[in-house]
Amino acid sequence: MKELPGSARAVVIGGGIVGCSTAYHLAKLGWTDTVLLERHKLTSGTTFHAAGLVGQLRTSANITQLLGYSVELYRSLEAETGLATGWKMNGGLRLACNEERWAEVRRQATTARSFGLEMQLLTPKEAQALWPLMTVDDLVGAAFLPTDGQANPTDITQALARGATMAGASIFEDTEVTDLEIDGGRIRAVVTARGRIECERVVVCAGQWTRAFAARFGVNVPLVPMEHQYLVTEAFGVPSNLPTLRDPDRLTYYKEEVGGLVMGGYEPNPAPWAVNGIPEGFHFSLLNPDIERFEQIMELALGRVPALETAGVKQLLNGPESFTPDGNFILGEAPALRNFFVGAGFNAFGIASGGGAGMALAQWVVKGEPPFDLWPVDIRRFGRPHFDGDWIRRRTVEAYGKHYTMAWPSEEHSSARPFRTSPLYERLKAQGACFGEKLGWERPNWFADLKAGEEPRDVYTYGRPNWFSAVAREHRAVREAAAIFDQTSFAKFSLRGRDAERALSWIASNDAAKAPGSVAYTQMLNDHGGIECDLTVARLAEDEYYIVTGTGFATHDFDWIARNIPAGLDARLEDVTEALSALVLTGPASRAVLQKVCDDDLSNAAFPFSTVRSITVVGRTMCAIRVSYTGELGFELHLPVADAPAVYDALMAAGRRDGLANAGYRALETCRLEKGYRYWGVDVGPDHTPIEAGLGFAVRRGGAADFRGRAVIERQRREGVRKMLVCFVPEDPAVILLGRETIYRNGERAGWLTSGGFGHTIGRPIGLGYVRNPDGVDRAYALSGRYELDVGGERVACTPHLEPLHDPEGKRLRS
Ligand SMILES: NCCCC(=O)O
Repeated sequence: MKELPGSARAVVIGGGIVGCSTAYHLAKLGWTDTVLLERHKLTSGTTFHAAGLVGQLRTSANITQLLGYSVELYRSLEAETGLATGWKMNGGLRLACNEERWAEVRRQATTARSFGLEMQLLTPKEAQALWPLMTVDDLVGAAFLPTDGQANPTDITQALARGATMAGASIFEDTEVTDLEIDGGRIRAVVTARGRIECERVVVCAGQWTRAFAARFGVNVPLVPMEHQYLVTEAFGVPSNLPTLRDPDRLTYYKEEVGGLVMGGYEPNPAPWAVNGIPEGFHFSLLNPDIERFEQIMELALGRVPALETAGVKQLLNGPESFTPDGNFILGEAPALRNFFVGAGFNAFGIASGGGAGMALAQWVVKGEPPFDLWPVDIRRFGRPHFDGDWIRRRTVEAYGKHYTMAWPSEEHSSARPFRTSPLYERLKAQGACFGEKLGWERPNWFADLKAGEEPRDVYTYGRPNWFSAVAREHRAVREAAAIFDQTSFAKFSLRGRDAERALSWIASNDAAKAPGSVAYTQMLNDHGGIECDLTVARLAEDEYYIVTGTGFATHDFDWIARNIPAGLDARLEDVTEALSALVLTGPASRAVLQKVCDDDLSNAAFPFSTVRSITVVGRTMCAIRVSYTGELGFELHLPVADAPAVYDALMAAGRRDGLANAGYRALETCRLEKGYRYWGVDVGPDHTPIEAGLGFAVRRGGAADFRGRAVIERQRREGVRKMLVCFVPEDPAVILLGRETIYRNGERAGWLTSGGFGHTIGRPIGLGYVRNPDGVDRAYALSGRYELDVGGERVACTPHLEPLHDPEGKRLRS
């Protein structure tokens, strides 16, 4: 047996498709002293029983790009390595059996076009011509993506392993990692039964074993092994060029295999497996088939493919696969442990994602950052609920059961709720709040008028939703009177220390060095000028800042700030989210309402826009920040959780005559779209600079103090940009924008919408999206030309705007 090396630059743990792909890409990037350790044999965990469909389209452009990379890699891997991969680019069909599904599929075809994939919409007969084994009586239509395909999971993994060794990596089977040596919060060595390997970085791609392994070192990887079953038939003359088929209304998928079919599905009553731990020795192992559970899938399949009735059954396979609470996989460096990288939780997409995920993970390991923004799969998207085993299991069961169900606009999860509540939860519920959930927090999305008989319940549709008029009502209250938003879930950090100002002046691109009492809206940039964080920084004292960011960014932003505090500075970051509530009082009457219950001078002179004050409301002292995400005069009140009910009650009583209303996150969204306020993770992120995003006003000019990303910003200011965020307003108020609609400029594809919604003050739909042009985009270019949006296959005329649609001069905000 080959001897283990005493040291390596990177050690990959796990010899499934993701581990082999990561080792392959590490070696290709020049890290030839990469070692892959597999405790049994390559593919013996989950890969060997994967079904092997390779679809590409996702709701994120970058994840779609990642899967597109897999396709490109798989096309050439056999020629490169000399090993067969079973790769076939036969295309992928997706069926729609009702009008709502057809609306979803048409929107998916638009999304595909936005992301550069030519998805074709077919009639039932055209679909049947591609897939003659199916009945089409119940079909409304289908979509076909010619570049989708399928691979043999074991063969493609062996080919990646061969490619990795050809490029210089070493692979060791039958080598179990027993421990990691960690010193000063960093990995020093991997310990195995056959010796130890000193290394700089560890990449854990151990499939469903990743959670337990990572937990030993304080790293949380929220995944759940779920039983997944599919049937393999004997050969019955199925043509080898058959596309893969997804029939989501019947919860099933199909692919051709040696002249027969593979057919599997996602039942609504799935079963988590190995709740108390994966048994020892579980490799090249399967579970006993659960025939009763599979019967529901079989029945649905027989309605589509009658030939299954008589086809011989080779095997009903039940294999556990790793699923995650949000259906996305998990990549990146663990926030809890430096140099510990994770690639796990691939849900149903291990083979489709393996090529691209390995590429991205390898780049992350080598360069310290992913090749592009991977927020939807970033390990830092998790937070407190993801540490709770029961929460993870319940939410993952829901996600599994929804794998093929309709993906509705604005759909919320229903499981494992409520988990975290604001102190106002019961009060808001009693007043008709319809709650959504983020990072475990219950948050009011909108308020039903209970007296008028409205029910606080979302009824999902691709048309106008049932909450539309309620949101319009709340929006009007914001614009014409005052509204109160419970934003307790917002993430809040305290940064203290002698050098807090110096730290922030490096990390934040806006000026955070102003006197105590000032507030800065700022981005935090990476070395490419990309926006890693977009948040508010309030200076409470010479040596103390209070930082407020979005609910979902708690782990990510904390990690970014903490890592970027220059070594040796006295600046300590603390997450104070749980201790504080945040009530946002906004609207033209908000000052008058607040002044009724507060003796402090709230006038514009004493308390101007973008400042922070300590004020007292009904005897409770709090931090008030004059900012607003609605574009109206507003006060963010940050106060101890225990004080929130009394303050809320006092404000509601004081505002009764002023028209003060409760408002929820969906009204906030309509208000911010009218103001063109950007949303991190949606409109802005690591792939966009503030100059491209129209946020140049928030970035320091000149000055001696350097900040991260400055060189790129200064270059873009001099030389211009190739994309620019533009606001689009369709002429037709009935158009429904959801995001991802394709932008056409003078008939040419120019980008896609990052956000879509409706502005109740302007009475029109609103979209935000980047207009791209390799030769450069400036204001004149962005505002000229004839613009259209592709909305579910229909071209809709629209006008471009670079200024906010509501109060472009910001007078109301500063009033
Ligand atoms: N592992 C099954 C894949 C199903 C799908 O791609 O939809």
